[in-house]
Amino acid sequence: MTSRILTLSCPNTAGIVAEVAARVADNGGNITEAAQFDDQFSGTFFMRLRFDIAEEGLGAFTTAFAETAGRFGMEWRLKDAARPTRMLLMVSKFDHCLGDLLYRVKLGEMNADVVGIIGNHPEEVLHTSLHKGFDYHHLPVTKDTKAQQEAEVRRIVEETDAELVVLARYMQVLSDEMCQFLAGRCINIHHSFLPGFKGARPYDRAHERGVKMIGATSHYVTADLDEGPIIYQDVEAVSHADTPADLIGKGRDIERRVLARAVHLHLDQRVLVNGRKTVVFGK
Ligand SMILES: Nc1nc2c(c(=O)[nH]1)N[C@@H](CN(C=O)c1ccc(C(=O)N[C@@H](CCC(=O)O)C(=O)O)cc1)CN2
Repeated sequence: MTSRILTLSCPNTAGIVAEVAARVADNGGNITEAAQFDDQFSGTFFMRLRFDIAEEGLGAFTTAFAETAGRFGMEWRLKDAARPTRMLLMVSKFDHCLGDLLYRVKLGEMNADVVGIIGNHPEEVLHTSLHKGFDYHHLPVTKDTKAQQEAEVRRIVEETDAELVVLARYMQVLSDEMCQFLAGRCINIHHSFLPGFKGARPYDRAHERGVKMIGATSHYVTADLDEGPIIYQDVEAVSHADTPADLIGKGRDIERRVLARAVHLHLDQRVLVNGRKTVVFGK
């Protein structure tokens, strides 16, 4: 037996769930988890299905399902639940999120293989040693060298066949072309509770504003800075006595857990993009 995760979206209409379930049952499959959402505003239907099926039934299922998908105008994806996703990590100077993700991968918490790490600073700036053993690509960048640097990033993504790129506090704005190339497979951690405090230095501005809660936001990266579809957010209470340094310290914990949760949801095929938003079939 093998376990597969099917995700799909299509214009909403009657009978979708019944047809999808029938294709699984027709080919000896057993549904182990199912969730769906009908977006009344966009008229789009979203579904995530996990099912077990015999290897020998998979081909017939895929052929039959392709016909069903065509009739409903579906966008769909079928992923082997056991196959690790090829993940490339990017970092600048602050490595708390990088270290946290690498630790979770080493613990087997993340169904991912790290195929490389790209940093725009030398690896010596990193505090963690968890990156040892992985290919670290030091790709410095300035406003004048961004095109060449991004061409190198793209080469590494293609050479490593990376399926997911994680900006683990990578503090450079990606070009429109790079965002297009990585559309739907690049996740960022922003160190504020978006849409508040977009851009750089959010903690200083939060301190200046006197907020009582700070947060972090993980989202898919788009050309519009900090505007990508949000995957996961979290917050924590702060006080008048917290200095900007205190906020940065408390923020590190929130950033770590928010990025890890967002990456975990993506790796488990639980996040579907719905225009400028997401549908998250959480567990
Ligand atoms: N196209 C996008 N690129 C990136 C995004 C994004 O949403 N879309 N998120 C950022 C991360 N980030 C906030 O979360 C962020 C990073 C960097 C900057 C910024 O202004 N950087 C300056 C350079 C700063 C430096 O050299 O230290 C710049 O690039 O000119 C703002 C927000 C990752 N990329």
